[in-house]
Formats: sequence, structure tokens, C-alpha cells
Amino acid sequence: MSTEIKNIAVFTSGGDAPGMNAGIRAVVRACVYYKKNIFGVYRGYEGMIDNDIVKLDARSVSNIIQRGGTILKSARSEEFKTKEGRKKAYENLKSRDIDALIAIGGNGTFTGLHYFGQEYDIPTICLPGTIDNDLPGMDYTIGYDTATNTAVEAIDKIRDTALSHNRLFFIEVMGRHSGYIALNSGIAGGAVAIMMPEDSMTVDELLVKLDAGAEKNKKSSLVVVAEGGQEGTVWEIAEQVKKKAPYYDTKVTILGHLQRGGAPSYFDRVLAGRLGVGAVEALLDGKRDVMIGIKDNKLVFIDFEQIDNKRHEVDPEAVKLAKILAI
Ligand SMILES: Nc1ncnc2c1ncn2[C@@H]1O[C@H](COP(=O)(O)OP(=O)(O)O)[C@@H](O)[C@H]1O
Ligand SMILES: O=P(O)(O)OC[C@H]1O[C@](O)(COP(=O)(O)O)[C@@H](O)[C@@H]1O
Ligand SMILES: [Mg+2]
Repeated sequence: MSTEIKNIAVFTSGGDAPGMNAGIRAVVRACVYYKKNIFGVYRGYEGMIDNDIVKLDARSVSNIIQRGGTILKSARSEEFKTKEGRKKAYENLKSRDIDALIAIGGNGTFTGLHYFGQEYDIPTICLPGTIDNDLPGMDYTIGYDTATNTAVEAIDKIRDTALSHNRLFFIEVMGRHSGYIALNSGIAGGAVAIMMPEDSMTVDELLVKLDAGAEKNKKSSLVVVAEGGQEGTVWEIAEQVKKKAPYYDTKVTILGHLQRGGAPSYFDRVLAGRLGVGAVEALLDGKRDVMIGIKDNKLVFIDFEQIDNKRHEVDPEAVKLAKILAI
């Protein structure tokens, strides 16, 4: 292993995701194992610009493996998108001799890291930390499994009341432009339809489906709507349904940020552990400017070009499965 890198900084950025703490812990403990100094940057790129940086050790990350959120806090930083902002950030890192960066964040975080690493010739690796599962080249991002389980738990609860009142519920889930949470929470929650960017369905097509169910004596229905779908907001969709099919007792629930919180699942903890240790080892082996991920149960390293403006496609088989199961 190369001995060139001595001082690594870790930070979390973008929307927080359950398992980020497990990722921080893994990075810190791997650094201690390989006898490297490890720093934590608070509030992502904002803290890098504001010099909000502390030294960490193995005990700094005790008792966080089970906690949602991120002990380093997270932020979205407009200033880091400017050359001046990035210069301030670099100078703060330089003043502590920090010579490598490990970020935990999503596509935006990796984009910033890529430009920063090129501008200042500093080795960087990004761990995929986002509930959206919108990063191509890997199977799952840290936080997606927990967020989807949370959505399913909520959908199950809504099912109870929908059934009791013979109601039609539209349940909006997060995911930005990705339908992953919608698709899999919809399948697991037994939704009659899933409206998502990758498999568009108009309100008229939805009504045909709902009416066919009603004819077969279906009394209540759950429709999962991805926040980034083409048919408009969940409120607009429900409004159209109310107008065109007033015979349904239509309700809307937006799950929102509750999907981002809570204790990470075993899956997200193990994923974060593997990726955190893998990122430190990869950096010390000379890898840089990549997103680390797991595909088919193997560590993979994904270049910026493979991620920039690319979708993480949902599996067409899963889309078909959802339709067969909802018949
Ligand atoms: N083109 C860019 N140049 C520099 N920094 C960027 C760029 N795009 C995103 N970032 C930084 O990454 C942060 C996190 O990105 P965001 O898309 O909000 O979340 P995520 O990383 O979870 O996808 C942004 O707030 C910004 O500071
Ligand atoms: O918390 P905010 O700023 O309202 O952002 C909401 C967005 O963040 C997410 O929860 C997570 O997105 P990122 O991981 O890309 O930051 C999206 O699903 C959602 O669209
Ligand atoms: Mg993102």
C-alpha cells in the first residue's frame, strides 16, 4: 500500500441517509487500522468552506452504528459551486495537511468532489449515501433499503385505514427523479398502481385500472406516486381523479422526510461498513476520483463519466412484476 497519504478527511453531504453514521464509523476505524490521521468535516462542503473541521479517533464514532442522520451533519452548499468557495475549502484543508477526501453523498456530492479533485489535484473517493438509489453502476446506495422499509411500514398503516373506510389513497414517496423507492415500496406494500418517472401512467390509464378493480368488488386501493413523476404532483393527480371519478373517496398522504430518518437496517449498516473500509483501502492503493459501490456482491469503482447525468435504470422485470401482482 502507498504510504503517501497521511491525513484523510471524511464528510457527509446532500440529503442525509440512514447508514451515513455507519459509513463514517467504517472510514474512521479503517483509517485508525491503517495508521492514518482522520478528520471529520461538519456540514459537508459548507463546513469545508467555514473551516468546521475536527480530528477524529476510533472512540469518536462509538455508539453511532445504529443511529439515523449523520453525526457530522449535512448540507447543500451553493458556495461550493463557485470557484471562490472551492478555493476557501482547499485552503482550509491545506492548513491541516489534509491530503485525501472521502465523501458520503449522492450524485451532486460526487459531482462537486470530481471538479474539486481535478482543480486541486487531491485524491477523492465518494461513498453513495442517498435514499434515492439513483446512482448507476451499483446495486444499492446507503440509506435506500432503510427508507424503502420505512415507506412500506407507512403504506401498511395507510392500508388499514383505507380498508376500513373503502378509500382510495395516493401515497407520495421520495426519490427525486428516481422511481426506485416507489417501485419497491409499491410492490412490497401491495399497491394497485405505481406512478413513477421510469414507467409513466396517465390519470386516464390509472382510472381504467381502478375501475376494473372496482368492478371486481375491490373496495379500497393504494396508489404509490414517485415525487418525480411526469403526471404532476400527487395533489394534482388526486385532483384530476376527484374530478373525473368523484365516486372514489380519495385521500392523499405525502410520506416526505420521515423516509430519511430512523435506525439504519442491517443491510445499510453492512453496506456502509464494506464501502467505508473499501474506500480507505482503495485510496491507499492509489485509486482516486471514483464512486465506490457494490454490484453483484463485489466492490466496484465507478468513474464520474459513468454517473454524470446518467440514470440508474429500474429493472423492467420488476416493473412487470408489480403489474402482475396488482391484477
Ligand atoms: N456542479 C457542482 N459543482 C460543485 N459542487 C456541486 C456541484 N453539484 C453539486 N455540488 C455540491 O454537492 C452538494 C450536494 O448535492 P445534492 O445534489 O444536493 O445532494 P446529493 O449529493 O445527495 O445528490 C451540493 O449542495 C453542492 O454543494
Ligand atoms: O431535504 P430537501 O432539501 O427538502 O430535499 C428533498 C430531496 O432529498 C432527497 O430526500 C434525497 O436526495 P439527495 O440524496 O440527492 O440529497 C430526495 O429524495 C428529495 O427529493
Ligand atoms: Mg442526489
